[in-house]
Amino acid sequence: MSSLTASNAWKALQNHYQQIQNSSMREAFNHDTQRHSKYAVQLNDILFDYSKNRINDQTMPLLRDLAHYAELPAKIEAMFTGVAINTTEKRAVLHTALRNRGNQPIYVDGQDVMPDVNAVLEKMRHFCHAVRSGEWTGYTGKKITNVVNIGIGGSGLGPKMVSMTLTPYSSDTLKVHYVSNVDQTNIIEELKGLSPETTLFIVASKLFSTQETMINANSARRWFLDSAQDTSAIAKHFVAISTHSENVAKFGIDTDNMFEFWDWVGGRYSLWSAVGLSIALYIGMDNFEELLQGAYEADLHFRNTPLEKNIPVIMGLLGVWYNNFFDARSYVLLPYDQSMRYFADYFQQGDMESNGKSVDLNGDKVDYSTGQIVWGQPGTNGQHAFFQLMHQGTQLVPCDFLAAANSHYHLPEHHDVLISNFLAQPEALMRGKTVEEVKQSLTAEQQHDVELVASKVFEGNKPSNSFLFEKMTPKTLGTLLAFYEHKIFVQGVIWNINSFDQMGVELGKILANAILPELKNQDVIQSHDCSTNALINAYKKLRQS
Ligand SMILES: O=P(O)(O)OC[C@H]1O[C@H](O)[C@H](O)[C@@H](O)[C@@H]1O
Repeated sequence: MSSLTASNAWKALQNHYQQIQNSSMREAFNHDTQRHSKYAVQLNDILFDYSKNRINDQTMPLLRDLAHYAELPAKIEAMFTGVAINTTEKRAVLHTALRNRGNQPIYVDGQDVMPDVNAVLEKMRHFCHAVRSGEWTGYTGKKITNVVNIGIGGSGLGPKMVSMTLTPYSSDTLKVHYVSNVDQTNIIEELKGLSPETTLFIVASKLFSTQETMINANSARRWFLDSAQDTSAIAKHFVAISTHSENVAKFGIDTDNMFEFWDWVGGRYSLWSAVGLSIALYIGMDNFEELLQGAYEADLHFRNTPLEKNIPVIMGLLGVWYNNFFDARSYVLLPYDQSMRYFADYFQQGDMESNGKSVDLNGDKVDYSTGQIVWGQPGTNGQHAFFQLMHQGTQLVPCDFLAAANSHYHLPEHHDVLISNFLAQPEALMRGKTVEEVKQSLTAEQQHDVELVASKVFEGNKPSNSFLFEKMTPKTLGTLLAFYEHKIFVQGVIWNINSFDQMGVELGKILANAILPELKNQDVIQSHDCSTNALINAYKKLRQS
């Protein structure tokens, strides 16, 4: 038994779970009209309401005991101060330094990282100004009109999600495109209609060796040179974002056109670094810095607020509560905002790559469940797709609802309807609908149809958090993203795992590299298990060239 599950704090939560597992949130709300104010926290314009959770007055203190058992406050401090908490890779974890708008020194190996952080921000500012103003031109003297970010995982998902969310802040004359998949469909479709004369490629890769990114970057270069016919023109159309200048030079991008970041920035936490260049080009550097400011304010909140009012801590502890005591295996992110359509995709990497681990910091196999499965899509679309399971299925799926009180656009009717749904769904999930309530809405004959009545009952008691904010601004987005990042960290600390490596992505890559040469010839392959052999041989038969 691990020391976590043997701890008094864990056992106290198990006992508490036994006591309250069947208690009803609907009744709790009926008895306590102060429940919302008891379980809500506000930061700036963001209201976080966690009152629709399966908790009572004892739950959060018991969860906080667990946080103290795991030494959460000290671990938060260790992260912010540059301790090498990525223990397998022996690295600091300092995405917070990238948005340290207070500019206090932060030391890694005795050296303050802030001058380098600020220098790259300055370089980004100059570059964005040059490109957006038209000062920076393509090889035929034309202004850049399209930016194509080539990068995968942390070097693609974050910039894409943020850019799409903040489209209302974008320039009318500069479009951004994202290419990540090695499936050629991605790059071919994104390049359709673009002109090499006015297209700028950003090749973003922490190590600049990721297979998908390098293949896409090579195809982009060929597409460009087919028109430009002159390798000296590459300098005006290709920039690199990386920690690895040697690999950038090897690829053929002038390191003057390289924006640097550092190994203490995890890929999935890198949108705040130069990896955010496509965002800054799209929405302007001032708005990019507003995004950083929002995250900085969340960082200050996370670092300095007592656990009981600390939004990411509460989010993380509730996640542990459902994952480890209610056996909830997933949670769903439901932004009622079409612009946030990649939010769940982004945190799939953020959460599942961080906390999908089964050994603890001592190298021992854990005897409790860790990373949760994250999924979701914007409301109201999800309501007409998967909400059925959330309301009446057998799985408990905790939900996060997010919405802005104001849209950037002004069509009549839409926004109140959107928000009425954002408000109604958590209410329905919490309240449910009893047999008596069902019968009231049926005819006398229908009331005797046992199956019909049963099918219309909603058990309710389904937990959710709600975030309501004034408007989706760069700053608000920055704050929300940092909340979720820190939530992931909190859970990793409780589970005693390293949230900052990702060894699990390696094996498949190695095996793919072994298979690739086997696809290059006509030989019948027999070197794998019979299933893999058969699939390889079937592919070789089916492919047309
Ligand atoms: O930025 P890169 O070095 O190209 O890495 C891109 C991505 O690939 C890896 O396989 C990791 O799973 C991700 O964490 C990373 O974000």
